[in-house]
Amino acid sequence: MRYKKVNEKQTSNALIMIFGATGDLANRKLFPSLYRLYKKGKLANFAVVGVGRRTLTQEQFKQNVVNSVSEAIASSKNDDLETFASYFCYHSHDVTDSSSYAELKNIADDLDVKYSLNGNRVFYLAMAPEFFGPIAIHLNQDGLTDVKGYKRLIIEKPFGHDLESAKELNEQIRTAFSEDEVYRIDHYLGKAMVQNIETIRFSNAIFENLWNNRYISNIQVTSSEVLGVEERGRYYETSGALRDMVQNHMLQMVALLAMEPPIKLTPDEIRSEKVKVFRAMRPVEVDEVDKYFVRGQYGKGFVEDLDVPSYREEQMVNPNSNTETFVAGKVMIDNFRWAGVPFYIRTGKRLESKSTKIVVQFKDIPMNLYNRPDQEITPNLLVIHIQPEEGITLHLNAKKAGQNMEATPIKLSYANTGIAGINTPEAYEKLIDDSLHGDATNFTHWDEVALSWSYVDKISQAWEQNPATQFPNYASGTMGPQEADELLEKDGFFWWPVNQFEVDVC
Ligand SMILES: NC(=O)C1=CN([C@@H]2O[C@H](COP(=O)(O)OP(=O)(O)OC[C@H]3O[C@@H](n4cnc5c(N)ncnc54)[C@H](OP(=O)(O)O)[C@@H]3O)[C@@H](O)[C@H]2O)C=CC1
Ligand SMILES: O=C1O[C@H](COP(=O)(O)O)[C@@H](O)[C@H](O)[C@H]1O
Repeated sequence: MRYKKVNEKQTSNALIMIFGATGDLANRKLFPSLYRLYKKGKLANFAVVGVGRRTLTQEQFKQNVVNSVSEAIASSKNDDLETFASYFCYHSHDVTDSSSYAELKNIADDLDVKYSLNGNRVFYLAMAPEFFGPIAIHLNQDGLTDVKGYKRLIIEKPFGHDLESAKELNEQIRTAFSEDEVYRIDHYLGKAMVQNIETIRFSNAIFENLWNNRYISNIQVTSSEVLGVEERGRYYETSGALRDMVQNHMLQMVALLAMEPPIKLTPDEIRSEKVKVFRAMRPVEVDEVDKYFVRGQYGKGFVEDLDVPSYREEQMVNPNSNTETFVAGKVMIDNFRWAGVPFYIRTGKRLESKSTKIVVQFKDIPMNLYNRPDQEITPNLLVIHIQPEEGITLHLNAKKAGQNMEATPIKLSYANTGIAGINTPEAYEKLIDDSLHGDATNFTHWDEVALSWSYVDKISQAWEQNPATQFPNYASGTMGPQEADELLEKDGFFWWPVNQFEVDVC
């Protein structure tokens, strides 16, 4: 069997315990995603225990759930929201207080019986990362993981700050959960078009044959944001774009683009191919970081008709901060398929547009009969639109209409949302659903996390040793510093302008 097999039965019965249930992530993403699953009948028998520090009555908590879903999903068909919220209960609990886990266990055991949940438990850690290890240890020590059904841990990013801290965290969670019970969230892996990378590659003869260094000249992965750091200055100061976006989302997309076809579409086989890509990434040594990576920090500027302050003026940010809000890099994968093909990555805050796109640039054909002295033929491009629009565009050349022998660029477009007129599920909805099915394909395995940290650690070490002297070096509302363009110009390439690539919606 070449497709992945999921155990449908496991979806229906589970107690979901959310640590951080009064926080932003739970309210903006988790409750609405659970509601969508509930609406689709994917949560038959379930109960949710929300854990937070503040004191709330059961009614107040249920009302929070109702409010957060109503805010996220405006629909007149939400008349079952009160019933949905009745499956939720709240427990005020300081996770650093060892004595209160016993009470949490009693609540979980009672709900298990009340809703016939067969002892299946999913623990979702939607809290600051310093609590991840201690919570996992307590869940084990205080018997919450001592269940007759399955137990799973969903853990948010960041998974550590560097390789060493990630190892320490991993050891702590492994005291309570085995690797196959740990679901490390990378929400990009839940995005429909990120999941589509494998389908586009492995189900189309026209692409798979060309997917190598003989036909591809370079691949560009851009994830640009318009938003600044918002209220997350405290976290972001210790993270920066390298740890916040590159170590996880950007390198994961590179791994999916570069991996060999797995022998089956199972989590183990896919992961094993991704791991090989991470192992083949050419390490960037501390003294050569400038050759491969560029960092930037936004200054003030003009974004979407508004004047916005510089990063250094944001709340909870050091006025002399050396933290990067932009990274561009050239990732080389030293293996047979990719030798010599640069994978350029670029991500940043306060850029010109919100856009995540992958541009695969094919090599020019050896002698193009349609090249003219005044105009060269544009290369073939495959653009994968991840967000905000979802789709694929293939840029080709065809004969210009009329009496001539000239070629003109044309494009073939497919829009994911334009076809059925429906929006694809939000990433968190799909990932929660997968974790309830026991499908770890779109979660990151420890080996991938460890290898991506070791790749990124050298870059952050180099940047810590040599603070940036030119920060801020790009104005808000632009596409980052000039050096990011130079990184490609040195190789004879340029960034394809992602904000101009639109997918035509029919
Ligand atoms: N928000 C987002 O969009 C994203 C968040 N993440 C990650 O998700 C995690 C949560 O983020 P977010 O929701 O934004 O954080 P918030 O600061 O909004 O929420 C933190 C939550 O943790 C609870 N909490 C804090 N300390 C304790 C404690 N000692 N005992 C019990 N509960 C405690 C808070 O409860 P109370 O307020 O009642 O004290 C609150 O429910 C982080 O790891 C973050 O990196 C990842 C991607 C996106
Ligand atoms: O993980 C993160 O991702 C968001 C960007 O996610 P997207 O789905 O909106 O592209 C980023 O803003 C945030 O800083 C980071 O922690």
